[in-house]
Amino acid sequence: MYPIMVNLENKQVVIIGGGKVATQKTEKLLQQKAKIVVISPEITDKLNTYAVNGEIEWVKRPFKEGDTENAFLVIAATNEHHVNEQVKDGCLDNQLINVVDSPIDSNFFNMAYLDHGMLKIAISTEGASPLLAKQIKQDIMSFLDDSYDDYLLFLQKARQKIKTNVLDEKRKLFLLHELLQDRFRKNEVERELFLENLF
Ligand SMILES: C[C@@]1(CC(=O)O)C2=NC(=C\c3[nH]c(c(CCC(=O)O)c3CC(=O)O)Cc3[nH]c(c(CC(=O)O)c3CCC(=O)O)/C=C3\N/C(=C\2)[C@@H](CCC(=O)O)[C@]3(C)CC(=O)O)/[C@H]1CCC(=O)O
Ligand SMILES: NC(=O)c1ccc[n+]([C@@H]2O[C@H](COP(=O)([O-])OP(=O)(O)OC[C@H]3O[C@@H](n4cnc5c(N)ncnc54)[C@H](O)[C@@H]3O)[C@@H](O)[C@H]2O)c1
Repeated sequence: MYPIMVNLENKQVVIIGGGKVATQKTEKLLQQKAKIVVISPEITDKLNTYAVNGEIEWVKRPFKEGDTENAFLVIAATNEHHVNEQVKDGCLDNQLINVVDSPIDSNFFNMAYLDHGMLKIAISTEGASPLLAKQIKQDIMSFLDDSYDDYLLFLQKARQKIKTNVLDEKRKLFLLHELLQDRFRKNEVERELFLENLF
């Protein structure tokens, strides 16, 4: 399995089923600004609120063939295994499909992840133990703090400046490594001084 970051903004995501798992997946996908369609005869109160607010589209009926035709990404999340299999069988090879009760029928898994501004840390156990993925996420969370958010903005800015202005490759690499010193993460004044004195 090959981990990548996917931009889901305005991409159509079709979720079949509207229970607890569908709700959990929807919450995370909404943060990615995906266009979510939930197809299910019944949905949770939370999903209903999203539908009423126009944040998702709810198609109130059971799954039928052709429902996933225009989807970029599909999640089969009913509590009926045979329905989830039908959903998977209706997908094309080039569609992303996650079957929540059958890893072997999925061509991608969701990962436990931390999101600190531009810093993303994702963990996968390839389905062996979602709980271990969650525990490792919590362990990492305990030593990460908000300082990384501003620090990464600084790193991005400094790196662009160095890339455009420093032609000597050795000096460029030296400066890029310099930026990783902890004092820059912890201290805004150090960051400003570095940028001011760069050229
Ligand atoms: C990332 C996250 C969800 C997300 O955000 O999407 C996620 N599972 C999470 C939590 C979680 N899931 C389950 C429990 C209860 C404890 C337990 O059963 O162990 C808990 C714990 C909890 O909820 O606290 C039950 C469960 N999960 C799957 C099955 C089916 C099966 O194993 O066959 C069953 C059994 C259903 C049953 O038996 O009834 C399958 C998958 N779950 C995955 C992802 C993929 C592999 C991830 C990996 O291994 O790294 C994969 C393969 C497919 C997928 O869903 O993509 C989230 C991470 C935590 C976080 O982020 O905090
Ligand atoms: N992958 C994961 O992270 C994970 C985690 C926990 C559980 N699971 C598994 O996910 C499955 C769903 O669990 P849940 O707790 O959300 O179940 P649930 O009972 O809360 O919800 C099931 C939903 O499916 C809908 N549904 C049933 N038949 C349908 C059909 N023909 N067409 C469309 N929708 C239909 C129901 O209306 C309901 O909204 C279970 O098999 C469970 O074992 C997966």
